[in-house]
Amino acid sequence: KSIRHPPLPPGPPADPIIGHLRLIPPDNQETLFYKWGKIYGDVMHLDLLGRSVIVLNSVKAAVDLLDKRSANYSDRPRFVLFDMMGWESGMTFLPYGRRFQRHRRMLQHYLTPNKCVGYQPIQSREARVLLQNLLEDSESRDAFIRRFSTAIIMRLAYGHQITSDDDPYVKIAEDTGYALSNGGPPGSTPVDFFPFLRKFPAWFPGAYYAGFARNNKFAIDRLHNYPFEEVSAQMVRGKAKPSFLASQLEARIREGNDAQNTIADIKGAAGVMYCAAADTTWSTLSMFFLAMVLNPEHQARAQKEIDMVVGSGRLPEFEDRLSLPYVECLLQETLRWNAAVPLGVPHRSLEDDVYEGMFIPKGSLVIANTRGMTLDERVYSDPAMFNPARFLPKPEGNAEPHPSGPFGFGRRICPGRHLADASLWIAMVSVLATMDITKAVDADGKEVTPEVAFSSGITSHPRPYRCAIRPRSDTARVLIEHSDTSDTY
Ligand code: HEM
Repeated sequence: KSIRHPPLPPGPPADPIIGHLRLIPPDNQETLFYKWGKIYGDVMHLDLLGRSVIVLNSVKAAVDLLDKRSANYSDRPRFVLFDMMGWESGMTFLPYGRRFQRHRRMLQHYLTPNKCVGYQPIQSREARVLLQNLLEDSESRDAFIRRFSTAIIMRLAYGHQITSDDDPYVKIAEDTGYALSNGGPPGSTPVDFFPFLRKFPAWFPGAYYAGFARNNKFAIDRLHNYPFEEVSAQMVRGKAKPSFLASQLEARIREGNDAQNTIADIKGAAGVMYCAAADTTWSTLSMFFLAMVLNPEHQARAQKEIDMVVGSGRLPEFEDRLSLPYVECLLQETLRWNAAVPLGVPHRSLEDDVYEGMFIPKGSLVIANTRGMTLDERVYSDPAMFNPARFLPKPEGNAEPHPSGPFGFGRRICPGRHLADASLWIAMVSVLATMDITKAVDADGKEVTPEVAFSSGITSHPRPYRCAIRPRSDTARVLIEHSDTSDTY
């Protein structure tokens, strides 16, 4: 007998059979979802070849479903393309279940707020290295912030310290970053809908991404195997530095036959930690520099605050954080202004559900539209504008809430968020304390205003842009040159 369900959430008119497929652009889907959200509401339904996609456009809807009903909304869709690339043991793509919970436990234990305090010396050191690098060659900003983001996680994941630009680990980070950010939106490329396309050559219409996955698999294989072999060899020689990988391999030896995590699990967990951290942190820092070039008044205000609290005789330290409320707002505004992961990572529902009178079928792909949430005019005044003061209490600011979407929701919320937050803070505050970020000047002496445009993929990066970065004073220059970059971790 047929069961009558409440209606599906609203959505745009669909074509027969293929549903909304033709309407969904391959790139920057968040922009379209944001526009549609204004027409169809906070919970939207799309039909992609008979598969239900639910787009959540408000924090409330995301919290109500992904947080409060997390038992039902913590699965992931099948990421055919990412599996093809070799990510099948990566936690981000694991279906909800025992294996996922084991992976989650491994990472969460390593990344608790308390443990992250212990990692601060690594972050402070890397921030100083970043300043020295920027002082030497500010044109290579992009490479240096990538190196900052990569160095921290590499140290934690594998105990490896980057010493040169042709370090094989740096190459691995670049190659996997490329594969992740150019592989199209997660779970929604043609291969994800038509798994048979993976067998076709790349020139076959719709099979482009399958070819891309095949061509980039080497990078993910290397990510999993190279550090594992290095760290295993160091362990044999008794020379392994403390790291996530070493601690998991030691636990496996200790647990002997009772060990639950396989080598593939451990390689996958370390690999995903590395990639999820490096690319997102880098992208957010790139947003920060972009925001600073375009908003000199906010830069100046943060610098003034730092000068008052820290002075010019030393670099900022984590202990200063609570005394720097405007820098805090600036960090939050960077996360909000253009979230680095604009559509999060899709969740999937396990059972039929009803929300506010709307039917959400079992197996729906559920997308938290972070971009839509951070640009929500009901929550944020003039949302496209970069304005850190919006978070300050009234009357100074507008008492608007910190963004809650950029790290995702529910049982899938980013396990690296405490680490990321500290990395971003120390990098931003160190740069603001000592450097001025301004528009670059072209060959004709004209200022170049960078375009606010982004790449499309799980993480969205600002398109390459130039800016000028100079020490704020001779004192700042000397401070940077003489800062201690010895390894104290
Ligand atoms: C600014 C930096 C970062 C941003 C914006 C970010 C954002 C996100 C988002 C949006 C998700 C998806 C959450 C969901 O499905 O609801 C996620 C998942 C994840 N993140 Fe992060 N992240 C950042 C840094 C990090 C770092 C530093 C690590 C590791 C040390 C990390 C590890 C992970 C992992 C393993 C997942 C998958 C979780 C799962 O599937 O259960 N991330 N992150």
